[in-house]
Amino acid sequence: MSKYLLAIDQGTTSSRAILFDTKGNIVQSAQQEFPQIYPQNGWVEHDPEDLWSSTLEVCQQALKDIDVNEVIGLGVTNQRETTLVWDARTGKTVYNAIVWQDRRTADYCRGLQHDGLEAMVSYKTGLLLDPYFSGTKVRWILNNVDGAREAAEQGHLRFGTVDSYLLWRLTDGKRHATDATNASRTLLFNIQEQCWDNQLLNLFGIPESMLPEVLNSADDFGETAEHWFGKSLPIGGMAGDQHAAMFGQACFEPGMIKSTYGTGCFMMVNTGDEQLKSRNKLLSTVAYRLDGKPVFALEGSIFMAGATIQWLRDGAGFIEKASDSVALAEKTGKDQSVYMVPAFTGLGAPYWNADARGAIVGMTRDTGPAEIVTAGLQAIGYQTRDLVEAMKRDGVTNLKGLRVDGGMVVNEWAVQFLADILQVPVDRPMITETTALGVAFFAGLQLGVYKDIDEIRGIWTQEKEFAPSLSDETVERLYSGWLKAVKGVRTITE
Ligand SMILES: Nc1ncnc2c1ncn2[C@@H]1O[C@H](COP(=O)(O)OP(=O)(O)O)[C@@H](O)[C@H]1O
Ligand SMILES: O=P(O)(O)OC[C@H](O)CO
Repeated sequence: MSKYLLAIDQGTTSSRAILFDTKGNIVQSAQQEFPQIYPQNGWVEHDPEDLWSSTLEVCQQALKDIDVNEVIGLGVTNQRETTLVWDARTGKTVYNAIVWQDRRTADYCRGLQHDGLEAMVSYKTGLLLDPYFSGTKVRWILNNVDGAREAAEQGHLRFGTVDSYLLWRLTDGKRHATDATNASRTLLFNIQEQCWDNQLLNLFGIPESMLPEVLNSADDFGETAEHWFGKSLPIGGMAGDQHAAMFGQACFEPGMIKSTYGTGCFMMVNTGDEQLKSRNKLLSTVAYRLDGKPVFALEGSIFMAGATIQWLRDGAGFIEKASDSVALAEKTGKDQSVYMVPAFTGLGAPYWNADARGAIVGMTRDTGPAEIVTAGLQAIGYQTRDLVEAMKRDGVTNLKGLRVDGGMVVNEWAVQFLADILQVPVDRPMITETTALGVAFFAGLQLGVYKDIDEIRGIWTQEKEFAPSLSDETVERLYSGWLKAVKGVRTITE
């Protein structure tokens, strides 16, 4: 009897494959890093062959000791927005993958903002006019790669985010498709109408023939070619990584929030069938789409979460390993007056200030590494509170706790501070690989393993709840100190 679901998680720095049993337990996993390419200041690329070969190898490793007949099927989740263009005649990409972090189209985006187009683009897509998203990256490739525009206009080129590209490779060029969550990050997809938008395609000069078919997150994405894994496997799920994490955290009710703490932090709140329009620079996005029905979310991202701890370790040299931060924070205590604003690469949501830079404020003669490391951990809680406050201002009034995941949530001091500063319980699940788990759930729904999302809700298991423990007065005093520190940073750079 078939027992396993394979999840591919193609991320920014590594590719992973995780084999789950149908109860959501991890049976096998494999991971491989690949090189980052920085051709110029602000540019970030990946070699498409690295994305493909690392993905294929981790899948083969995860399946090594398994009878492939026991694998029910697979799902693909991915770093979002990263843009690839390839020639359908040869299957060859015409340029490297342009990564979501790449800023090369910043001037073009500023020009469009200057022309007053942001309101129209935001209204249709839920996004901001920012180089982060795929649309302006596709345009850059068509305008800068010799012969690309002509080939595109003759109908030979295909565009895809990483999910589409991997699907194309896995199916030997038989399928060119994406799911609604990935489409919702391109700046080309009208999230209200759930279709590619002609006005946006004309604005960016992108021929419609380049675009993938948009399917549900659980859908029939075709089958892998037989030669990759010794047998064709059905592909039943696809979703952007943060969306898959939300599904893996079983955040199915409006008001439920998931927050993933890795290098940065991505937070999403389920807003149900209502697509809220943010007035606070949060993104409005498709959380997931099942049977043609989109569920929406508001999203906020913080650039430096675990990366702050990396800086405290590698940049400042205050700690030898990330886990040393806990002993220092315990020594310092939560009620302290040193604040660190980790705007090393600007400030993300809800500020979106690219020019802001980091600061440590509130130091006294007895301040030392312990207080600064503590401030670094606390900054993650304060920034999360900024996002929650923005969500509330945007009309999300039914917030129901917070489910956390990502590599940083092993740090119990930081997670407890999160519960304290948000004044809501924070839940850590048994399986913190929620991104991969989420896409395994999508595949399982499509392939008949799970009847419906109620069955999946029953699989999600809490490992630990962190309850708020500080008084209202202390929380408000600490948080108002943070707001002053951020204001100072913004005043210097604005
Ligand atoms: N004990 C810890 N305390 C604080 N941060 C930690 C701890 N362990 C790992 N981290 C942070 O978690 C991050 C890695 O998480 P991960 O989810 O693997 O990130 P990503 O997927 O973005 O590469 C690193 O930035 C690291 O600094
Ligand atoms: O690959 P990750 O985990 O850094 O996630 C990248 C995000 O999807 C970018 O939007």
